[in-house]
Amino acid sequence: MEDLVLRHDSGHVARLTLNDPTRFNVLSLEMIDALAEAFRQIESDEHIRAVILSAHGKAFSVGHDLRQMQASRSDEDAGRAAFERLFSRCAGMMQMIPALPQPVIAEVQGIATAAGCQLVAACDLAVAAETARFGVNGVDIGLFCSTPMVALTRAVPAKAAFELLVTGDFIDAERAQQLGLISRVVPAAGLSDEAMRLAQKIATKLPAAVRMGKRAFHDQLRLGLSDAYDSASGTICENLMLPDTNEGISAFLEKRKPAWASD
Ligand SMILES: C/C=C/C(=O)SCCNC(=O)CCNC(=O)[C@H](O)C(C)(C)COP(=O)(O)OP(=O)(O)OC[C@H]1O[C@@H](n2cnc3c(N)ncnc32)[C@H](O)[C@@H]1OP(=O)(O)O
Repeated sequence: MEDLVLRHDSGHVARLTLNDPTRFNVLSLEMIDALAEAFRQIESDEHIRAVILSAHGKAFSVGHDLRQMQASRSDEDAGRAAFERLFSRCAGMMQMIPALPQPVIAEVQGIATAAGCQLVAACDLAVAAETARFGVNGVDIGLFCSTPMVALTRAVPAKAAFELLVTGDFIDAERAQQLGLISRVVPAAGLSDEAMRLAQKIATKLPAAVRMGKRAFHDQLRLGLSDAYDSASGTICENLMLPDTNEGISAFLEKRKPAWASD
């Protein structure tokens, strides 16, 4: 059987690709575990400075595998245990994304719905083809998508999130960008290049500053205003003490390009 998640490194950028195109990249338990394993390997890979999460085929992902879920239901007790395992493993995998030291860019070429949309929302950045579509349409089959809701409400305004959740309507890439679910929209033919350009740009920045910055970004989102400033102040002091940041500031003042010692 082919790997469900492919990894291809290009310089300091790791591209992960969901590779179950004939099943529209369903987030089956196996796909969730394969993604979690890929994230675990990247987490400890000091060489990697940015990650692209892309997908093969027509859909980015159509969410959890309804066939697998339906099969689990057949035994009521075992079914509930299987659902608990699925959602617990999925929540763990989704939370690995903000916890990764490297920024993760979703590259969305087609439909991203339900848990597939959750995956996009959980990424730090997202680039989409003009033809991509986004939705959380579980409600159409009687399933309010409460777990996708968690990432969605952290990515888009509450009323927009609730409308998607409660209507099951799909939105196009332009609307998804207006809402902040994705950060860039490009013609389909240029999608991979655009995601790579963005990843490579991030990879040229001081890696320690990006790692610290990503951690600080997510930490402060969980805090009240005063605690957020305390947390951010701690990070910026730590950042300023880095020798490479000293070099960055000196290089600016001396009108030259910085030469990072850690490069
Ligand atoms: C908390 C819960 C979270 C969740 O993630 S639960 C899962 C929620 N997901 C959904 O409800 C999405 C269901 N799928 C759809 O609504 C539609 O599909 C799409 C709008 C995504 C695409 O529509 P179209 O382009 O017309 O394709 P098509 O003919 O409906 O589907 C193609 C094949 O893909 C299978 N499929 C689609 N989604 C799923 C899924 N989530 N789990 C398992 N199979 C799925 C279909 O059955 C079919 O298969 P075949 O070609 O054999 O007839």
